[in-house]
This record gives sequence, C-alpha cells and structure tokens, in this order.
Amino acid sequence: MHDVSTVENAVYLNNVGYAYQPGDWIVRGCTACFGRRRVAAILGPNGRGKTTLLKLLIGAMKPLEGDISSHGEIAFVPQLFDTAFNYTAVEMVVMGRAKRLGLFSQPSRHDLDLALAMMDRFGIASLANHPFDSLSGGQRQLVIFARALVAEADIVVLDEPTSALDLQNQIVVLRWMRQLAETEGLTVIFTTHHPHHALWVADDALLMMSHTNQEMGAATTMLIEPNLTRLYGTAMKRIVFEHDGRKIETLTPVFKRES
Ligand SMILES: Nc1ncnc2c1ncn2[C@@H]1O[C@H](COP(=O)(O)OP(=O)(O)OP(=O)(O)O)[C@@H](O)[C@H]1O
Repeated sequence: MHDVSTVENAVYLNNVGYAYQPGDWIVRGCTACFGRRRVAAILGPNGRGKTTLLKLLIGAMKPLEGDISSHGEIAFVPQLFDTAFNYTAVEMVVMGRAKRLGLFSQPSRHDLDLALAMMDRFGIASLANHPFDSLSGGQRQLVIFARALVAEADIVVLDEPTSALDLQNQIVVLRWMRQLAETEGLTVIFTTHHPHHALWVADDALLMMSHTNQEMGAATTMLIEPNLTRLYGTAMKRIVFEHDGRKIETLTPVFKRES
C-alpha cells in the first residue's frame, strides 16, 4: 500500500468487515487507502466481494466492522442500469446534475449543454432523444459515464466499467479514467476482470485474495504473474512488446485449446 503519510487520501478503509448473513463474512479485515489524483483497480474472482466493497465505499451500506472515511463527493457508475421510467438518454445524463440543482429547480440551458457535450465526448450525442431503455447495454454504459461526469464529483467509483463495451469504447473509457485523475485531479476507483486494463490505467491495485485477505500496492508491483495466478487460480502471463517505439505491458490468461 502506498505510504499513508505522503499521499492525500480521498477514501480510507480501516479494518472493514461486512456480512449479508451473520458470520458469513464477504469482506473482513480490509484496510485500504485511495489517494487523490490516483486511479485504483479492485480485482478478484466472481463472488469475492468487489461490488460489496464498492457499496460500502460509496456509503450505500454501512460496514459491520471497522470504518470508512471519505473526503469529497462521490459519483457512482453501477454495473447494470435499468430505469422504472421512460427517460430519454439526455434526461438520464442531466440527472447527474441533481446535486447541483436547487430543490424543485429545472435544469438550466447550461446543464443541458453540459450533458450534450459529455454525450458528444463519448460519441453518443446522436442518441440524446432516444429512450434510455431502448439503448444497447454498451450505449447505456456510456450514458451512465456521461451522467457521472456531469456530476462534477471529486471521487468516481465504477463497477466493471468496460464490461459491456466494444474494444474501441473500452479504450475511450480507460483513457477518460486516466485523464480524470491526471488532469482533473479526481480519485478514480474501479473494479475489473481485466488485469491488463488495471495495468494500463491504475496507479494502485487491490487484490481480493480471499474474503479475509486483501492486498494493496502499486499496480506494477501487484499485477505480476504469481499474484494473479494465486488470485484467479489459473496461470497468467505478463507480456512486454514494442509498439510505435514504446514499451507496452499486458497480461493474459494462459489458454491452450485441447484439440
Ligand atoms: N444483497 C445480497 N444479499 C445476500 N448476499 C449477497 C447480496 N449481494 C451479494 N451477495 C453475496 O455476496 C457475495 C459477493 O458478491 P459481490 O457482488 O460483492 O461479488 P463480486 O466480487 O462483485 O462478484 P462478480 O465478479 O461476480 O460481480 C456473493 O456470494 C453474493 O452472492
């Protein structure tokens, strides 16, 4: 874990524990710090407790043990999103401004322009007036990113942000996450099943080795073959290659066809 004394923390988890059923701990003994201007990735197999940890982190659930302190407003980008009402895509994005609007206030021209500009940034401005529920999973995910951005929060928390996106849009969103931290000074925290995404954009990585053992440190030192093989129970390989004169590192599971 990075040195608590030198990094300004946006979110700090101190010995956090949570169980949905008494005694059946999903997360226990979790201590982690998420620094300002940094991107952190949370990795672990299905059912290990990543989403549970995010819900604790954003304050949607209270820890049964330990405590969490956060400094700044949080915008959350959930994994799946359905609406009960038939909002258009742009209305969904404008909702991100809710905290900036007064009670019962209508969004201003500025709010609407901001929403459309964000949609444009993600290449979905042409979908502005489409019903949100008629959009594809990936298009919805992009709408929800735009909504998180217009909120102008200090901390952005994303649950598997690239899960529904094609390869080009994965890069768009990963680049955007990096930019938020580097140029806008935000704290970005995301869960992922793609260790190479974490290696590309994260400063820090939290590996959920078991429900009671979480290990955090610099992404480049955490995302190494033995750690990931231990995490997923399947062999992983780190590959380094040159592209356009630059050294690129990526991670992939080792998969061999039987036939
Ligand atoms: N509301 C709930 N009530 C009871 N158990 C729950 C609830 N939500 C999650 N769980 C359980 O907690 C465990 C962790 O779930 P969680 O969604 O946090 O895992 P995850 O690491 O995000 O998984 P995935 O990678 O599959 O999305 C799972 O066993 C799940 O069944």
